[in-house]
Amino acid sequence: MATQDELKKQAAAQAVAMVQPNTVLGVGTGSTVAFFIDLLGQRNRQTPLNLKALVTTSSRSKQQLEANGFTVSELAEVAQVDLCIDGADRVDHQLDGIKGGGGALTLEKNVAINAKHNVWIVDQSKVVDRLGGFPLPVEVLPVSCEQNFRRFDRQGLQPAYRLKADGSRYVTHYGNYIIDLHVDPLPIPAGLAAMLDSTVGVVEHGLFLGMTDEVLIATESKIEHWTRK
Ligand SMILES: O=C[C@H](O)[C@H](O)[C@H](O)COP(=O)(O)O
Repeated sequence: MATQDELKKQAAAQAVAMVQPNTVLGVGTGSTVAFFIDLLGQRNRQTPLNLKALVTTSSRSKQQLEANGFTVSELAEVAQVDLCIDGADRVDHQLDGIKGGGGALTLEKNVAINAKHNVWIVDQSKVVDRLGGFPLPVEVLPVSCEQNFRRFDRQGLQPAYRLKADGSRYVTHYGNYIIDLHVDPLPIPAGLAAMLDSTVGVVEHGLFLGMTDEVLIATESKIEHWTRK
């Protein structure tokens, strides 16, 4: 039986084959994407990819891309991203998902929204019938975090601050906190997303609805290839 890491690597390898020369590539964050970056580096060393530009969604991915010999641009420096490859924490059959387990949701959503084509790479454990089974991350400004925490609590969304190993609050790339909502399954994701989108002090949340075009799912027997209808 393949391990979860072997499945992640298989999905990543398939995505590497989708990268075309002379394009702008977006690269996400996470353990699945980490396999993608190393495999992309290998391919580039064998036959240079000649990418027009490459942008990414976290300092972790940036470091790994640079260690693989790539030059990383800022999103602001590119007009549009042709293809963005990212992981996901959960994905349902409508190709909606939860992201941000690694805390990179805000930049991930920014890159995804500016990409012509978004592809998620996941192993089979991420697929769900109803979105849930994973805490939903909400990035909040420190100035309004307590009020929002209490509001989420009143709404029954079971909030918890994301903490670091030392017990202090996790701080995002942008200096904000993450409140993880532990409600499962999520009550009407579109309604929840609309509520979060209109909440003052919420910077971004991990509900990615209608944003990805394809999902490559590594299962024991094959790579399933789901596309948005
Ligand atoms: O913030 C992190 C990202 O949304 C990741 O793409 C997501 O958490 C999946 O990560 P992994 O591939 O490690 O499961």
